[in-house]
Amino acid sequence: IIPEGWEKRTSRSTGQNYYLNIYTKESQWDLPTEPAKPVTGPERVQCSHLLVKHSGSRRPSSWREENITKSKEEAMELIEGYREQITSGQASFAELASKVSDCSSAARGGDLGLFGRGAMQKPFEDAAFALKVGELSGVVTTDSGLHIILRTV
Ligand SMILES: N=C(N)NCCC[C@H](NC(=O)[C@@H]1CCC/C1=C\[C@H](COP(=O)(O)O)NC(=O)[C@@H](N)Cc1ccccc1)C(N)=O
Repeated sequence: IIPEGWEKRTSRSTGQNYYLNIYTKESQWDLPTEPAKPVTGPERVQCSHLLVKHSGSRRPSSWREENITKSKEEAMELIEGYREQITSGQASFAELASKVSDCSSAARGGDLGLFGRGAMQKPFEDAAFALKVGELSGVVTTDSGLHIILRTV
């Protein structure tokens, strides 16, 4: 029998059976001998973020722009371009966030400091706590606008 917390899968390429840890998503060929434990993830994380607000943001104003009128679609185009600049190495996260982020944390390169669950809006929290240290999120939507999140600690 398969211990608790593991699922039997079949490899698409080889047709061989393997076992998936439903908590860590790690997989292994051999039948597991121990049950898999639910992982709760880190208590607190430290992240930097780059926020692009739009006309539908809960507060369409920032240090950069008194009255933000761009559409959500335009904001999406912009933030995808910023993410590309970072992943291609053209700009550093902190440098770009300090220039273009619509959050007051821009003054600190986007750094939000350490936070636990319950501090940030849920979509932001879920994305942040799913990141590994050093990992950059995709575009995350909250009532504030569109974010890309870098987990630093
Ligand atoms: N460290 C905390 N606990 N500070 C309170 C966070 C409140 C939280 N904020 C959010 O979830 C989003 C994601 C990150 C930033 C943010 C929103 C806004 C910008 O959006 P807007 O509110 O105009 O819609 N920036 C902030 O809040 C800033 N004080 C974040 C910050 C800035 C400098 C230093 C530390 C933290 C919420 N529950 O609304």
